[in-house]
Amino acid sequence: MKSYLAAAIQMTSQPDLEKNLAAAEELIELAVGKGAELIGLPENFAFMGAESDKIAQAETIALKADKFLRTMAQRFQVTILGGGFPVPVTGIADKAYNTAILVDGNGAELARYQKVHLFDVNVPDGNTYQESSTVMAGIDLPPIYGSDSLGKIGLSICYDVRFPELYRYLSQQGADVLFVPAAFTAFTGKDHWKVLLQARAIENTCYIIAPAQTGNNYERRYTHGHAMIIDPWGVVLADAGEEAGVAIAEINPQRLQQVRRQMPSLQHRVFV
Ligand SMILES: O=C(O)CNC(=O)[C@H](CS)NC(=O)CCC(=O)C(=O)O
Repeated sequence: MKSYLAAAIQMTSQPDLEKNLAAAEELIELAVGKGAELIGLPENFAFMGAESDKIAQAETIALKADKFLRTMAQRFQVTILGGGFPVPVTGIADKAYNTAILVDGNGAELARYQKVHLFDVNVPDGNTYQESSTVMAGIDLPPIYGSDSLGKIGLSICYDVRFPELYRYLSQQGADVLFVPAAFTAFTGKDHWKVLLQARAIENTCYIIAPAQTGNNYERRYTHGHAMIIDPWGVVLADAGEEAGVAIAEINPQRLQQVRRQMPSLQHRVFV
């Protein structure tokens, strides 16, 4: 593993696939221009809209998002995480997996994860989320991809961040970098987003790369923003604020080893 720059992209995706992919392309180009070699796109990067619209277009979104990620990774010779897009479930007409894929500079898929924890929550601001109405929950633990140059990369999506056991599993498998692509609600995000991400970084002594949705995506859906990169000590290295853009920071294996020497908590685990 070498030192390199990673980017967490922040977008305001809308119910418009082509527009979102064009916006994502611009931001990937921006991140590449700044030297990023590992780039994450947020949950719902390709489409963010009403559940019924999403499921109606799922087949097209799945095909185009997949092709887009491979094309971008190849064109810019970088590794890209597509942080979550619907992939229809074979044989079940109205359900899709909320899927994240990691692709390399050859356009090859390195890892795939289907979101396990679904956001079925009545948020106290009056919005009701019932992700399970259109999404089939994944049943497998997330994958870790071991890259010689970029380190061991673990995947997760959004609401997963509230379930520390998933990240404990990833760190036990040797993960160095944890992806948490998200579309956190503005209401929960203001109090929970940064705290949860820092906790996952600190307790697992891993880097966190957290791409995000921000602003008014559609109708009354507002997302929190603050795409960020956090180091294994819990320090926020970069924060994209509330506008579309990128958070860029160095992923440094020396720093990782230093923190793991200074705080060897992973070696002191008793229960899990
Ligand atoms: O908002 C939308 O329209 C789209 N959102 C999403 O696709 C997903 C599933 S509904 N959002 C989350 O998981 C938010 C989690 C969260 O915000 C928390 O854990 O507090």
